[in-house]
Amino acid sequence: MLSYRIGYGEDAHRLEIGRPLILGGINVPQAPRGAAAHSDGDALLHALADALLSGLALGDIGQYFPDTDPAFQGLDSALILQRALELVRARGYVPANVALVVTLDRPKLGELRGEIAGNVARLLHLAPGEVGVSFKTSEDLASDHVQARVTVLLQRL
Ligand SMILES: Nc1ccn([C@@H]2O[C@H](COP(=O)(O)O)[C@@H](O)[C@H]2O)c(=O)n1
Ligand SMILES: C[C@@]1(CO)OP(=O)(O)OP(=O)(O)OC[C@H]1O
Repeated sequence: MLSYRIGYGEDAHRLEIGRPLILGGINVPQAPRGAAAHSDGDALLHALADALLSGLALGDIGQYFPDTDPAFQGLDSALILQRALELVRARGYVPANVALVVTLDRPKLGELRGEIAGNVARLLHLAPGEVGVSFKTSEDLASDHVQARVTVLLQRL
């Protein structure tokens, strides 16, 4: 019998001059500010990892990667995602499709849509058509941080 679970995750990071802006594992060129964070600050991969975990009630990434642990300073968020995916797979589930939303006023991200979707698909072992990527501005209501929201459908193997 087919069995499905829905997961949802979100994340936000303050934007600071002198930090890189990384979204979905892709470095955003010409970003005037990047994410202040303990790790590499990839809000999109953090929201995605939390979405995977939430679908099976496995907690959130802060439990597995506490921001008080110096070992995780500058951590590549792809490793966080990989760990979340392993936990999901260990329970017999895989992602079927994901929907990703990034809210950021500047810079425009449209030209990076394919690259971000392709990298997320690669990290999740999904076909590119299973990864939807949307960008939104906050209409200048929240210009000092980057936000990400993700839903995922998990399918039992
Ligand atoms: N950082 C961003 C934010 C938005 N876009 C694209 O702009 C269009 C309008 O966005 P609104 O939030 O004003 O509705 C939409 O097509 C977004 O994809 C972007 O490229 N980069
Ligand atoms: C990833 C971790 C750990 O390095 O830190 P941050 O990069 O600050 O990210 P956040 O999304 O605030 O929380 C998860 C943390 O535990």
